[in-house]
Amino acid sequence: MDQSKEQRILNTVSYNAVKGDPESVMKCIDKYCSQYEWAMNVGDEKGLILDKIVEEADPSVVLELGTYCGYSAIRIARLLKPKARLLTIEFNPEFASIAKEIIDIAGLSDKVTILEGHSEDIIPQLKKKYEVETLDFVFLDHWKERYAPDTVLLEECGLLRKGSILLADNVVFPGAPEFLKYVRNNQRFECTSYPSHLEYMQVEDAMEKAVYLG
Ligand SMILES: O=c1[nH]cnc2c(O)cc(-c3ccc(F)cc3)cc12
Ligand SMILES: [Mg+2]
Repeated sequence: MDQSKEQRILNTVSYNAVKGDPESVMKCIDKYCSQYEWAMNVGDEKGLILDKIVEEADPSVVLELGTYCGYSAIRIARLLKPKARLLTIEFNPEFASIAKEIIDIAGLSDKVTILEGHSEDIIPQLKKKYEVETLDFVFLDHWKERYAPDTVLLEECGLLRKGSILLADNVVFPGAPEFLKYVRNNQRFECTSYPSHLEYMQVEDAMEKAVYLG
């Protein structure tokens, strides 16, 4: 059985990246996915916007929805202070196992926990099972149809506090219109749009930041 694209991404990281060096893992994935096979990593253009927002927030507890190969988990975790941690939810078992290996190569396994399953099933478990009080930062990068319902679920589960930051990828392409409508018309959120481009392409995309006002 021939390998999957995600397995080929792991191969190139494992062969070319410097072990324990997150930046070299990111560069390796971006190089491979821009030159050989497109893949849905947040990429280096939107990644720079993500970096700035994470650095400004300096979060202690981060939730990511949609791990894929672990690129954005590495991008975020490399910026976190020593005790801070990132929980990332992935429903595809193959992606979860590949991400685990790539995050390990980056040397960030002690900061990142991959939770395998559907976001709607895991979010209600975060407080009791994963000892989360509230979330400082949430990166939404999973299935666009789940952005809005998962945002409602996070609030219902008491996981958002005054100042919690939601950052959503792909709000222009493939698009998350219901999510934009929900947060932009909701007084409990302060929204900012960050225009950019689809990873490795010249297609317009954007990220949306929604700060929870409590
Ligand atoms: O499904 C996605 N999850 C998370 N991020 C994505 C992402 O950044 C891009 C895309 C995507 C982009 C172009 C296309 F033609 C088809 C799919 C999907 C996801
Ligand atoms: Mg994305």
